[in-house]
Amino acid sequence: MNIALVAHDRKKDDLIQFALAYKPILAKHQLYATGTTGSRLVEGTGLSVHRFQSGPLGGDQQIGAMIAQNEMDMIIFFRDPLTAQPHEPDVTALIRLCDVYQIPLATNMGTAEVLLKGLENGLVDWRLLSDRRK
Ligand SMILES: O=C(CO)COP(=O)(O)O
Repeated sequence: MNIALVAHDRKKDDLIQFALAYKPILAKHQLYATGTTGSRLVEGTGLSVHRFQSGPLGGDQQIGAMIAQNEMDMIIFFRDPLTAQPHEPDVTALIRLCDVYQIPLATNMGTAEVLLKGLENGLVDWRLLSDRRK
């Protein structure tokens, strides 16, 4: 599965802790991230992560493009609900595309745990059906 991991600045430490805790599951999948999140993940967990542009420079949109091409299977996006983001429209667009294409999306750690446990138990295998993926 292709999984995107994204965190706003004040949530990045949480995402690193989360990724360390779930490293055995995450390591079995292809991981993608926005730029700064990706750098932090690589140095903090040792996971292999494909890095896009930083979020404010278009990284959220690059992940959205993968969703639109049916190439992204899950998004874990630790948003900061208490800080205004200069690229809020991009964040909204990414979340919107998850809803357009029925892509599992977690915007906080509680939901992210449920998603990864579900992933491990085959609950996201429908994504691998041939008409769902290129
Ligand atoms: O802003 C972000 C998502 O909207 C995250 O971008 P960075 O990972 O580059 O900090």
